Amino acid sequence: MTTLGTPLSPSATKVMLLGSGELGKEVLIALQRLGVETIAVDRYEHAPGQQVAHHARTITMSDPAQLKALIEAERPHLVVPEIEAIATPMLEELEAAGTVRVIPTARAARLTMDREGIRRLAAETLKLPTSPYVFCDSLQELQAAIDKGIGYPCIVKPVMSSSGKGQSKIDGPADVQRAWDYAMAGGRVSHGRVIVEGFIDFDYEITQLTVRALGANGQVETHFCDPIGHIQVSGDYVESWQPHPMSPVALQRSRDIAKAVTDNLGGQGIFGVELFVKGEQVWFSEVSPRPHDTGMVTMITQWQNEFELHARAILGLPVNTALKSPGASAVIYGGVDAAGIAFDGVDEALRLPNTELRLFGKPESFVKRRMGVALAFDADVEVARRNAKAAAAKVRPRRA
Ligand SMILES: Nc1ncnc2c1ncn2[C@@H]1O[C@H](COP(=O)(O)OP(=O)(O)OP(=O)(O)O)[C@@H](O)[C@H]1O
Ligand SMILES: NCC(=O)N[C@@H]1O[C@H](COP(=O)([O-])[O-])[C@@H](O)[C@H]1O
Ligand SMILES: [Mg+2]
Repeated sequence: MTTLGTPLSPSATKVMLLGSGELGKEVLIALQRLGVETIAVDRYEHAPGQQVAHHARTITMSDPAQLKALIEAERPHLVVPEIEAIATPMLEELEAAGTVRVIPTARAARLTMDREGIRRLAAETLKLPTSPYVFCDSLQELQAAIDKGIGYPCIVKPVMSSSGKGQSKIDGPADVQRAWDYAMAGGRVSHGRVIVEGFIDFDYEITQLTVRALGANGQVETHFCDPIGHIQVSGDYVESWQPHPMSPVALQRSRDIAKAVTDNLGGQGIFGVELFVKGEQVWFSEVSPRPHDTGMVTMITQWQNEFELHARAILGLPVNTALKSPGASAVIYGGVDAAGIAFDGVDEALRLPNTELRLFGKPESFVKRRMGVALAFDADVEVARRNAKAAAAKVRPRRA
């Protein structure tokens, strides 16, 4: 049985988000709607989620001492990682000591914190199909890995990074040094290690949102959302849509892979399983044990969006992953390096049929920082894609 309390009272059910960007902000809103007391943590002040939570805390989440002190001071019932770059071994310690429950589990947070833990689990332990890969600690090792089997083209990524930061494609020997230097500059936490992956020439890629939630009998059940198609530019998502049409075999293989990975990671919550598909072949790429950026489309396509599904699943509540309407999302980048920017054209964007906007409220804009997203629904997913992209293009960020 799940019992929820009253926020800001001794009965409160308290949840702490570690990371409070655009994804955390929506999880916090979903939790608020259930009367949960929320604590939004991030590395900088006025992060999007901090603007909607009961409490805002700013710490270096990769510092184990700061993380421990904060969790012990706040004593949340649940700790919900929202980014990778967290001192996850400390979360494991606190979970083992019974101080806190980590979503989905502290082990899942640690394994997905960098690319090595999750890739070795998927490819070597679970024997799932992935791109060929080698981990390298120097330019020399990178060149040797390419020469000895990975070949060209290939992709280099810092082991700890997300949203494509530090990621680049190598087409031939002339690109190797540049890719190494770019990876060294782009990791989220300074770390001299990269993964080099053979390039998969996929037809399309999807995110298979997978929810582990309690059924009426108290056992964890796995639920799948409709597949989300997306387009990435420089390793960062720019457009997504749902549902993405798939052959029955490719869909079944995708779900089998998603089930295998999420069963192993365990716990309760939503996972974004990233897959590459060519014909009926499916490769596992990576998994977020939390809502996924491409899944922002579910804010317009599902009865319960991915953030509500996460909130419900972690609280032990039932979920419904049904589609409400096909739809699409398109990213709005900052376009300028400036603080406190203004957005022109919001009215023009919202005049396009069946559109909505989310402006995240990030205090500072960078040229390639995601500042908002346009959403559109339509019975025809291609129409929704056109309208979402058109709406995103109408929003013009500028220096205020
Ligand atoms: N081995 C590969 N072959 C072909 N394309 C790839 C490969 N690895 C990555 N990509 C492309 O780059 C994108 C980003 O890669 P990946 O998901 O590993 O990066 P990320 O930084 O973790 O991104 P995010 O945090 O947004 O999920 C993929 O969605 C895919 O489009
Ligand atoms: N692909 C992972 C992802 O999309 N994560 C989302 O981006 C935020 C960081 O944004 P920032 O870099 O602009 O601060 C994170 O807090 C999370 O919401
Ligand atoms: Mg990814």
